This record gives sequence, structure tokens and C-alpha cells, in this order.
Amino acid sequence: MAQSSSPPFVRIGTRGSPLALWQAHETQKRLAAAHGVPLEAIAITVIKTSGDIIQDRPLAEVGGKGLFTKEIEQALFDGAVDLAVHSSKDMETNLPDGLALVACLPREDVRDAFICKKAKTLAALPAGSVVGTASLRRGAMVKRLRPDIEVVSIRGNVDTRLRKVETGEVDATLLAYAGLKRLGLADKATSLFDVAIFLPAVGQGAVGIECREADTRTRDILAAIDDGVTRTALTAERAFLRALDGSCRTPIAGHATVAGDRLSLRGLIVKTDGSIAHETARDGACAEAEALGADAGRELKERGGPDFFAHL
Ligand SMILES: NCc1[nH]cc(CCC(=O)O)c1CC(=O)O
Repeated sequence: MAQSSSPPFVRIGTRGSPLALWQAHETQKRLAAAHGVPLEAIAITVIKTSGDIIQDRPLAEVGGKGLFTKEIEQALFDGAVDLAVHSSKDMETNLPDGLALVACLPREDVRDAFICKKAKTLAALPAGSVVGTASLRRGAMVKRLRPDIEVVSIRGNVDTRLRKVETGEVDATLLAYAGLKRLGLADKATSLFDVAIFLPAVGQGAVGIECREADTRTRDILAAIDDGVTRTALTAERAFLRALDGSCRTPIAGHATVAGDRLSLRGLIVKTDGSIAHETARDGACAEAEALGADAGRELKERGGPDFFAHL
């Protein structure tokens, strides 16, 4: 039945994958609670991105992670939505001029999960086993830890990847534990990698919210749900990535933690074949998050040299 409704309080743009929808609904819930408005007052618009459409080729080949955000960012520019909710891991290193990452939801567990029916851990997997992953970082780290294991590229959403293990198409895969938890699939994780040996991707487990930089109304609305600790960690991690010029094509890992007003960051670059890795760390004041991250990134860029990622 047609119903005259007042304009929405604010409008969210999101991809349509199950994980993206979870993130959009979580943002909607938090905004509704923080501002005392009904859920229905916060519109959710699902936007199909090129990344959702091109499913058959590895992401690094078809143009990287901008593919998952471009159409949503266009909707922001067009004024069709006010804010975009992303897995911050999938956000481009350099956002388009006029857009900004202004808020974060509290971070989920950052660890990578090992999913396998044949062994409890990567270390216990028989030589010659096949690990499927879409992530260059995970592939390179698997090679580094287990050069005797074959890494193949698989794409698709979380369900698709789990099915490939289930059907035996691959012996194991690695997924963000955060995504599994959010989808109610935590029990699919066979084991979890300690961050000390398997450093997560920049932004892993953190939901990032983007809006038009000059849109002070939306920025004020988002400030009410922003998790400052997560945003500080993300600031350091993303500055690290930016200094390295990281895209989906480069196996880079980075993870920051915050305790009080102090921040610790670890960063790593690794060759796709796992043969060489360089790692660094920074500790400092949260207020220096950006500078600490950038400094760590510059160090690794220098240590890696100009050809570190060149063979890709
Ligand atoms: N690239 C896909 C993607 N983007 C965010 C997550 C997981 C959730 C998160 O890290 O916040 C995933 C799936 C995965 O890496 O397993």
C-alpha cells in the first residue's frame, strides 16, 4: 500500500554481498540507537559494483580493490546516498578527492582463519596440498611458511570459498575470522592464526564509513557512532599502506593496536612466492598515528627496493 513517508534521516549505500549487508545493517542499528530514530528512517541502498559483476578473474588482474567501491563512491558524488559502509580492507588506499573515511565501527577479531577438513593447522597440512585464496598476502604468507604447498587463486564470496573446501576443490582456504563471525559462520574456522606469525591485512576486521568530505551534517551524524580506537589504528595502517603505494596487487600486511594513548604498529611486505619478506614495527603516541604509519611504510619501501613488487 502506498504510504506517504517523510524523507529518510540519512541514506546508506552498500554492496549487496551478505557481509556488506551485515555491515550496513549494523551501521543502521547503531545510527538509529545513537540518534533516537526508527530503523526505517535510515535507508539502505544496495549498489552493484564491477567487483561484484566480474567474478571470474583474480582481483589483482582486473584492477584491484577500487572495483568494489567505485560505483558506491559515484552514488556519494551524485548525492544518491549520504554515506557508504565498507570493509575498510577493501577501500582504496587513496580515496577520490572530495570523499573521506570519517568513522569506524568497533573492530572485530583481526585474525585470519584456517579452514580445512584434512588438518587442524597450516603446519599440519601434508606437503603438496592445495590452498586456495584470492588474497596475494595470504598466498605469499602461505608460501613463506610452507613452500611445499601449492597456492591457487580462488574468488567469490565467503560461502563460495567455504564450499570449495567442502567439495575438495582445494584442501584449505584462509578467510578473515571477522567475516566468518559476522556471518554466523565462526564454527567454520578450523583454527586461527596468531597475528605474530600471520599478520593481517591493513583494515582487516574494521568497518569503515565514507562520506562527502564537505557534508558536515552526515559527518556529525557519524561522529556519534565512531569508534576512535579503531579509527586511530586504521589511520596508522592506511598511512603505512599509502607510503608503500599498496594496492590489491601487492602482498602487504599491517596491523596496529592501541593501548591508552599509545599505538603499536607492525608492518610486513612479502614477495608473492614467499621467498623474501621485510618486517618492521613502530611504537608511539596515538596522536602520531599517521606519521608512524607513513614512516614504517617508507622504511619497508626502501628496504624492499624498487623491484620488490615488480615481477607481478
Ligand atoms: N576481500 C573480501 C573481504 N573483505 C572483508 C572481509 C572480511 C571482513 C573484514 O576483514 O572486515 C573479506 C573476506 C575475507 O577476507 O575473508
